[in-house]
Amino acid sequence: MKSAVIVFPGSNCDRDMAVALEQATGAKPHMVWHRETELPDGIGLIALPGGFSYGDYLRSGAIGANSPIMREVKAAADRGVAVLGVCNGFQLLTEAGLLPGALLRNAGIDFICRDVALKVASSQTAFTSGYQSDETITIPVAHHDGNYFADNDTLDRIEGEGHVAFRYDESVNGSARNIAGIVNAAGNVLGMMPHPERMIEPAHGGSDGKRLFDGLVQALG
Ligand SMILES: NC(=O)CC[C@H](N)C(=O)O
Repeated sequence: MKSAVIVFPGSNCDRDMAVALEQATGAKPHMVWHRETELPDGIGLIALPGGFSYGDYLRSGAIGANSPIMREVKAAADRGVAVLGVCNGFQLLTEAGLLPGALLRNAGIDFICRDVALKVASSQTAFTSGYQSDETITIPVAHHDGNYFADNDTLDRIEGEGHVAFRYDESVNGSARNIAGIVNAAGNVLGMMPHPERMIEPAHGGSDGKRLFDGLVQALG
């Protein structure tokens, strides 16, 4: 499968994401600079990587969400192409309106960088098909703006419709209902603050992240 990683000024997880995608898909992803106005033909999976696009100025992801390539990312998402946003990628997706809610400053203000235990809230998405529902997995986080916020009606809706993909096992950053990752209504866009691409080989301390990429590629066929 052909995949693409969108690279913004300040992305710093783009190469890790590329390694994870190459392992899972068997082909190097296309690295697409954010100022491009077209995606390569036939892309089946788009990744928005972690980092500090535009130095997190204004709000994390707010400026990058208006980069030219994001028009194409939105159009691709509307056509059903899978879009995976990790950390700053999740922030970009909420700022771009592809996912509901917002990522606020962590409740404790500090930057948090450590492994966290996550509950797989639903294995009924392409992104979580490599897991069992309610399974606990370990994936690292590294962020200062990971505190997921949405109004109560939105939270009730995304929970009720099974769009919460991952929850923190304990309060990590103040996120509403411990939400760590969500999918859109169509199920083809996932945003998550933890970094699966940082848990794909024994040297990382585990492979729970690899299971996301392998499950996703299998589900997409
Ligand atoms: N690792 C990351 O993607 C960092 C995300 C973001 N800029 C934050 O610190 O909240």
